[in-house]
Amino acid sequence: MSFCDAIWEDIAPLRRAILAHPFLGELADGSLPMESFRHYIVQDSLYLAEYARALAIAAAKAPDGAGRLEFSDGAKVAVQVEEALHQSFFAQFGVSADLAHATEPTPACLGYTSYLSGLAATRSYEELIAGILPCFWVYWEVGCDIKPRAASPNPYAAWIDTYAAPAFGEATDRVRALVDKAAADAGATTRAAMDRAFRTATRYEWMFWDSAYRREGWPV
Ligand SMILES: Cc1ncc(CO)c(N)n1
Repeated sequence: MSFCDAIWEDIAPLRRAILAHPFLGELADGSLPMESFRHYIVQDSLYLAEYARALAIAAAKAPDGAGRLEFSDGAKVAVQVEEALHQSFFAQFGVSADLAHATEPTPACLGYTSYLSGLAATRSYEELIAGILPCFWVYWEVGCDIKPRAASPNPYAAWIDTYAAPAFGEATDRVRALVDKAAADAGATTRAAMDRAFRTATRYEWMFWDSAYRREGWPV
């Protein structure tokens, strides 16, 4: 079994918790309150800006051309998606440029992005890309899970289609192959650190949706 297949199996309970989260159930049937989606999408644009930085650092750290190409391309796409969110979803859901600029990251968003920045700053390439992978893989699984049960029409159809798109699945496969290669070349200590980074980032994925569902802000 490949390293990625094994860690994917290990986090099966986390994945089940994600797929069962009411944010995603309501997004699929179209009943998710617009205010919750607005909260999510503004936070996601803040997230993607920071995620792009983590990808760019992964590109800089990559030991081979395949990694440099994949992560620099990923950094570019994350910035493009962030801009597309501004243009399409922000317009559709009535998020003004002023609101987007004035919004601070929530604890869940800042926790996730700071965690990835920390991996990028002080940890190995192997650990960093293991922390980067759930962003791809979890969304691909969510997209594929939701698409067949999504109501039609659905105000969130464009979001669902983005993450159920074959191109997103292909990008996930390529990043997975890079993580498998890094794990195959690494020792047991590094592999254990990769396992932890993958699990931690997946937990933050759950927290990100949960935080939007509860429209969480800072307690003080
Ligand atoms: C929080 C989060 N994780 C993953 C993705 C997928 O790109 C996203 N847009 N946002």
